[in-house]
Amino acid sequence: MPDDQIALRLRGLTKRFGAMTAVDRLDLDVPRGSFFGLVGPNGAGKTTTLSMATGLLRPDAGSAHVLGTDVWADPVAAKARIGVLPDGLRLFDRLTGLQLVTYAGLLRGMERDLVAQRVGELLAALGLTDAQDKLVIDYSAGMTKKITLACALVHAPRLLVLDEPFEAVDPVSARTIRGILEDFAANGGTVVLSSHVMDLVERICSHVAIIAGGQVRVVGTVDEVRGGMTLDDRFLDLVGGTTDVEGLAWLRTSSD
Ligand SMILES: Nc1ncnc2c1ncn2[C@@H]1O[C@H](COP(=O)(O)OP(=O)(O)OP(=O)(O)O)[C@@H](O)[C@H]1O
Repeated sequence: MPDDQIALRLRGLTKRFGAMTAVDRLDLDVPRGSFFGLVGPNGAGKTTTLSMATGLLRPDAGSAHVLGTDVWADPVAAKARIGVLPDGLRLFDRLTGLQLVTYAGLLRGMERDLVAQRVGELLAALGLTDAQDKLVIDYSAGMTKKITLACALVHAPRLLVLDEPFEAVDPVSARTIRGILEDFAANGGTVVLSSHVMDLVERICSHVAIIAGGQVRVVGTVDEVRGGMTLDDRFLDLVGGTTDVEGLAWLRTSSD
């Protein structure tokens, strides 16, 4: 695929933690305008990959390019184009929701008036206007997810990287978030998200990569990867479901 069609290009990305290789020479091309799902078992290396791709964790080897800009050689230019919803990153949660998103916009060098306008619109779109003066530390998990998403969107990035964006989010808010993301992708933005929920990925993503053992095992459009099966079956087929419930006989109520 030509370079100008690629929103995120990862080449030979590698990260070791001690003796353990979490991400192992991983290659991935995310086409522009795609809604790209990253799935994989626990510990597969998804979060580590996304952290390296977005300038949050320095790779031991390999490269990440966002719309042609090298994330690690030119982080300021690359990060201006990326919005990130990290998993479990500490927030400045002693700020109110309004203050937190405003701060995110000002940090990006935006004009105060523009920030105020966009923050108002984002909070309204995400149903957070009533909670805007509450401290983020007092938000529920789903509200926290939504306010973090607002922080990721405020500077109008071209690439959105979202770690588990629908986790802890209620169905109404999930639909709102999905609408915002679909609109974003339909207008030339690119969304990369990680999720464990296969039918969600199957429904909303155009492309998917299955990651296991720190490498991409299969990648393509959702239909290509599914190959006539459900994504869930394809995933289990590829990654292997090794559940040994036999060993848990003591959990069976019948053994009373
Ligand atoms: N800071 C760290 N120090 C040591 N090991 C780490 C660190 N971060 C991740 N790992 C290890 O790297 C591997 C990949 O972790 P990662 O969080 O990238 O997986 P994941 O695919 O996002 O998993 P999950 O689906 O459970 O969120 C795991 O074995 C994990 O224990």
